[in-house]
Amino acid sequence: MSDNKQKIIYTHTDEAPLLATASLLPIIRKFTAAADIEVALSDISVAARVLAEFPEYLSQDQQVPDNLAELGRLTQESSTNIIKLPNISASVGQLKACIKELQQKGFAIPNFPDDPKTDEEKALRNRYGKSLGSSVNPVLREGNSDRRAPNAVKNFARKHPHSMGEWKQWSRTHVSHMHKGDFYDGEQSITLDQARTVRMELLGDNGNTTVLKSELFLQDKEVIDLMFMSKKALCDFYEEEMEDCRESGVLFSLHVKATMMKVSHPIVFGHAVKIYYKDAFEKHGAFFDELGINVNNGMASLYEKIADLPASKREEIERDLHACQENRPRLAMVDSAKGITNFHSPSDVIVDASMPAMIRSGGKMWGADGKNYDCKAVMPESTFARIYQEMINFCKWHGNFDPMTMGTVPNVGLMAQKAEEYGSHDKTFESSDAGIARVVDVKSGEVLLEQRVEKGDIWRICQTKDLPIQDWVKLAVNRARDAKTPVVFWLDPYRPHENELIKKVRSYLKDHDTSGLDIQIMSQVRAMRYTLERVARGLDTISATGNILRDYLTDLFPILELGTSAKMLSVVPLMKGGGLFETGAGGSAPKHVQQLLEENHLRWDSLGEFLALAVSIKDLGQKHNNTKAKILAQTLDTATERLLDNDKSPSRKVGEIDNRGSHFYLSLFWADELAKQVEDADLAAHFKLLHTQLSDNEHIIMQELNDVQGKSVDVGGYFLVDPELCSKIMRPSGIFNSIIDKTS
Ligand SMILES: NC(=O)C1=CN([C@@H]2O[C@H](COP(=O)(O)OP(=O)(O)OC[C@H]3O[C@@H](n4cnc5c(N)ncnc54)[C@H](OP(=O)(O)O)[C@@H]3O)[C@@H](O)[C@H]2O)C=CC1
Ligand SMILES: O=C(O)CCC(=O)C(=O)O
Ligand SMILES: [Mg+2]
Repeated sequence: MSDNKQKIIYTHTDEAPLLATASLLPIIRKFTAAADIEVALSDISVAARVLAEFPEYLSQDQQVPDNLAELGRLTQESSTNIIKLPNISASVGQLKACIKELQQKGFAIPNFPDDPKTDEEKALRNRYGKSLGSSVNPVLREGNSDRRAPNAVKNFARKHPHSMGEWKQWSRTHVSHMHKGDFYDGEQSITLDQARTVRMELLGDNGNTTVLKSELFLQDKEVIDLMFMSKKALCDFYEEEMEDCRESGVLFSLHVKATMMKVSHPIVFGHAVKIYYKDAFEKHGAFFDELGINVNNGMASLYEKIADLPASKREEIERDLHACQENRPRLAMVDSAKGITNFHSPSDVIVDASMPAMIRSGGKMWGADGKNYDCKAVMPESTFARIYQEMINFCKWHGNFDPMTMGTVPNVGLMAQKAEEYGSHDKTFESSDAGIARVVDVKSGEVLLEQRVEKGDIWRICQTKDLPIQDWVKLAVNRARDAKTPVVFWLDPYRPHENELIKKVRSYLKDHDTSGLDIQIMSQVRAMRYTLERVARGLDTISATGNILRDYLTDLFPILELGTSAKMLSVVPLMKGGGLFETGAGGSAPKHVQQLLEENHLRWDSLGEFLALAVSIKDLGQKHNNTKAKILAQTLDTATERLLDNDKSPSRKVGEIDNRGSHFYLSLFWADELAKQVEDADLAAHFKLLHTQLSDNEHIIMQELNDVQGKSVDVGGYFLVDPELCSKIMRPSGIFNSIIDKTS
């Protein structure tokens, strides 16, 4: 932002957070206007991103700007202040559903090419690829991550503990991962001695050299890793684990992160499906190829493609698929009532949230009969899977954690500038031939890294730039001092990449005053054990981790401690001085949308938005020395605490307070706190009036908000909602609206 206006950019995203925004944003604007802060809305929903990609297919009035690119640019400016709500990281199925909805609404965008063959189709597939998977967060995350449960939230959870399942010592639930042939097994890592331009190529055994990336610019002191996953080892692993699972009778469940690992994990997922239904794929594989079926997108896409076949052919295929199930283990279900299994879609079971949910419930997942069973949690890649087994071991021995007494585990995560695996998808390839995969210096021809791969193996390079590592170490030291809490860097010296990081962490720690601080480096399994021993004794420990463990741990501990990661404070201090304030650490809760549409009750808790808003306003207050903003931020935090103490968070049940009611109480308490403060008399007078109006009408407003519940509603779309309909549904109290919308 070149002008000096005090501005917050609030993101318009998808699903439940989008619905909540329709109710919350007018309230936020009412309050921030009093401190001369403008709150601009930036639409980065999956629908808006798709439309921004295809202007030439749209009429002028249908075209939309590329807001994500603009926000990405703004992350480089020190005055930037963005509140980022969770957004859909779309699977192929979700993207196709979004395209279909937009086409039905008169946007003449092209169909998604399932099986691109011509150059034109491939170019189209690449353009749509930009909206696939996790494509928003990596653009905005130009800083490292600081996620924690604020004291008020932690105290609330201690007073009002959520339910926890019971862990039995004889539980048969366990984690299975590969022991050889996975990314961990053969990883190589180096720190660059100078800036270099490299290419990635495959030297085929057949004599052909395929250049897969002709120019990749690497910085001095950057860490790069080369690793591969053997298709054969993966398929053998699945075969063994499925057989073990069938014999032992526990549920088979696969936990991947196909959204963020958007190239490798759909392939890893697809192999599991093909091994499970091996006989059917042997018999019908060629026909499936003809139909353009790609089970990397889940069984949902297979069923969709065979739906139009003549009944006899379709039934034959269905019979063959069912016959496979007879000889395979029972699958964990996503929705047992609708018969949706773990193999339905690769983005239905997302490891960061799915493993904690399973551990919270005592190691159980749903079977097809709607009952809970022990399970085999399959996470093929061993690198990080072992932390979950360590936690399971702990729970089996000690029982599940007690939210009333357990300590907290905040995280400082290395994620800036697409660090590590989560930034690797444009450098990940499924090998077309056997040969040598290598990274070569373009200028000198020097081979920096090389690995032998076979056809079908997945190979990739990951990058971690040096400045983000320095910033991460600084953030960890600052957090240790501010929170007076020990920090553990979860780094494994036996893993080449992490060994490079250990050298840097040791060196950069010397740049800071660490006197009196407890900072240790431990391998992941030891770090988990150490942290859990402390958690169980009510002690807090900051985890400083790489990007994947950041993702895993910031769902794992919050889900156990608070019941959901939506209640986390999630700050990304941007390296160029701006602030990105994420709301919570969780997703966009599609099930909540379903409940709203069926019952007009939105159980989405905007606590993450409240917490992010307070730090965002505080940041503006400090940067612009805006006293009113500082008061707004302080009072918002107190109002949020009151909201928790007075039990005004959304209930899950129709007819009770929902998201909209909790927004009313936030404004009531916030106005009250502003009216009561004595630092700024103008603000106090202004908000005294608002508070009186709100409190005088509390009963009738809550009545109006609750009366609309219980009936189905329509917001005019899923990916592209009708803003007027949405606003009407999310702001159903005429009196509340007139108080909020009054300009004064
Ligand atoms: N930062 C981001 O942008 C992120 C985006 N995602 C995206 O979100 C989508 C869904 O992700 P998934 O991991 O399946 O599920 P979610 O994290 O959206 O939700 C899992 C469950 O957590 C509970 N929950 C989450 N947020 C809230 C909240 N604010 N208030 C109350 N309860 C909450 C809900 O439980 P219950 O249903 O029992 O109420 C929900 O069903 C995907 O498209 C995914 O890619 C995921 C993670 C982060
Ligand atoms: O970007 C995404 O798809 C998910 C992000 C996420 O899960 C996280 O940052 O915790
Ligand atoms: Mg996550």
